[in-house]
Amino acid sequence: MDAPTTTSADNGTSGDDNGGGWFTPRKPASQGRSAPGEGASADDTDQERIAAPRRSVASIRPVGSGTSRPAPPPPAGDARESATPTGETPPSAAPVDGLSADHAPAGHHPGERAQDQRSQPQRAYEGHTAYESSVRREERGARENSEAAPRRPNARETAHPGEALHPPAAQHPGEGTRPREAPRPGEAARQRESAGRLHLAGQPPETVNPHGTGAGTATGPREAPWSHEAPAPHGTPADRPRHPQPAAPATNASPDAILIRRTMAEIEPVADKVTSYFYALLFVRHPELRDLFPAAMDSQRDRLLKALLTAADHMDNAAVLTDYLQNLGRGHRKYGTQPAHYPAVGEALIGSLTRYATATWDEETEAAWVRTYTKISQIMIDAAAENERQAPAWWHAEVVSHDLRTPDIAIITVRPNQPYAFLAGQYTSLETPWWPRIWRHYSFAGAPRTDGLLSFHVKAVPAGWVSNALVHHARPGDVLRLGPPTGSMTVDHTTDNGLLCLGGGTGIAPIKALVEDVAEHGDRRTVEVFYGARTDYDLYDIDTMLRLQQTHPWLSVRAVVDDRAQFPDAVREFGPWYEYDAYLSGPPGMIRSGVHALRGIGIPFDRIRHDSLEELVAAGD
Ligand SMILES: NC(=O)C1=CN([C@@H]2O[C@H](COP(=O)(O)OP(=O)(O)OC[C@H]3O[C@@H](n4cnc5c(N)ncnc54)[C@H](O)[C@@H]3O)[C@@H](O)[C@H]2O)C=CC1
Repeated sequence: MDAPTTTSADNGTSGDDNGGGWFTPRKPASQGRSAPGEGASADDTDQERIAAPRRSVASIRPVGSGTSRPAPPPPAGDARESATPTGETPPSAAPVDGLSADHAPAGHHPGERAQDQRSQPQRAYEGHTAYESSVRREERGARENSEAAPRRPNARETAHPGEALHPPAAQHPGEGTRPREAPRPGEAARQRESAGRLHLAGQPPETVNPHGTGAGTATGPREAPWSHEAPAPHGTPADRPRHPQPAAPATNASPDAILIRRTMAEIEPVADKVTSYFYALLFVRHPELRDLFPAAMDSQRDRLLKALLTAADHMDNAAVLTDYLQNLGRGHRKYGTQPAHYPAVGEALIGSLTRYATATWDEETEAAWVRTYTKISQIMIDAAAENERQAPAWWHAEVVSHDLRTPDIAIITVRPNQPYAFLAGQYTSLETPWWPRIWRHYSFAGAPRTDGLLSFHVKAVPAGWVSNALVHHARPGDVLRLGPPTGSMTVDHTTDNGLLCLGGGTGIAPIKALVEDVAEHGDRRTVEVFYGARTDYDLYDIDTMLRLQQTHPWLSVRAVVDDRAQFPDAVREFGPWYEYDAYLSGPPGMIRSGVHALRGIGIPFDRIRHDSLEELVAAGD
């Protein structure tokens, strides 16, 4: 099996400009072959277009999956989650304008039933705006994270490699006088141990000022983050907009692209209604498809439509788009998506656009959307069919260890039931037995191992269905499902540039994987890791990182304790970084300010890598 990190540009199956008829993609490359247990050979007759999926995702319940234990209660709390590689969006109500169809099937599992019950009263589909653009959601998440951050006085003021860095100056009023909270159980000892090790490095103290100007290191002009670079849905390292920029039409845009962007501009203010109407249409017309989605829809309800709109918006950027859609097509295999489902989705898409883009909708526009959707679906279908020959749609993975590092962070190690190939720095999606069809992204917290085990760092976030189940409910012996690996934040082994790595919070997981990857390649490249956390307590994996530092002379680890969300600025005090490739992993706000900081010290776009929201969408979640 190949890890789907790189994909050929266009496999020649993107469809022609006339489309293949009304959302009728050409037959998949694998037609005539059947996936194990599926017998799925799509023939796009009308009947088959609306045929129920032959394999229900929900029906896959491995023995010993943990479902025998009571499901964890639905997570309570606010909606403080971010749309990030591991971010979870809390399920909530689903509004629909003029339609009242929810075809949520009866739960197959205790957790699912609980979920249904919870969402039942909300199905009036009224007065709720579920759709938020990724930008808005991200900003909200960052803001709320920042507001909710516990404030504790910093413990140290100096920094060594391997030593926690603290912003020395300009504390918030009253901050320095606030008493430190009592350590949580077991933390005091761990903290003492960590602190002791932190001083072992024995380097002369360096004062780090994350708010400083980075004197001596800043070379390039400071640019506004997310400036006018062409958006890239997937695969390119970048300081790029977090959301497609439909408002910036290229002068050489194709006629279809112009029409599509016009529609996009019109529906943007009513995006929530479009989304609701889209799913209502889909489930009213094709109730059999309801089974492919989570019982509580809002956790994922806008993702499919958003992915389609993202793709449509980038139709003129063939290479990037193809990569994005191929990933999306592969990622959808785990949902049980079949070629025959695509026409139904296309019809719902056009139906909702027709209803809400009334000012710009005409025959010509509709034809442009039909052509575009036909291309989109063909690429996804072909990629899924190709992938079917190489890899399962999902893997079962048994939890073999569950290490609760803090009250809300666990390191979970699983054993997949089949070989699972991936690259260090990639991520996957996980589904727990308690919340069927709700998938969340987690990065692999290590390079591939000879024993095939995979580890993940999971932080239980408020209202996080999957993360709370994994941290507070999962036990050894439970069986999860894994989607395919994805993501392009991998080490470029064609260069011997140093690696500058910023890992914030549980974002340290893929950074650790990158370090192990360099170690295994024996490259002896310089690797400089900045490990950011809001408090000392949150440096839950500092011991591991320091052990790696002791083992590898080319590795330097610095902990940066900063509760004011200015962690990336710490790198300005070091360097120079001209000869480094940069890797960023952590909360979206950190990525954004990290890219800004790195651009400010002269690292070009093409040497800055991080997972992006678009990649997440591309992964099919
Ligand atoms: N578990 C995993 O495998 C992975 C997790 N992630 C993401 O990493 C994040 C980890 O969350 P937490 O551990 O709660 O991190 P956190 O919110 O505690 O922040 C970690 C560090 O980032 C800094 N930071 C936070 N927001 C910032 C901003 N707007 N600007 C500058 N610096 C900022 C903080 O000061 C802190 O130093 C989540 O968003 C998760 O989705 C990313 C990749 C992999």
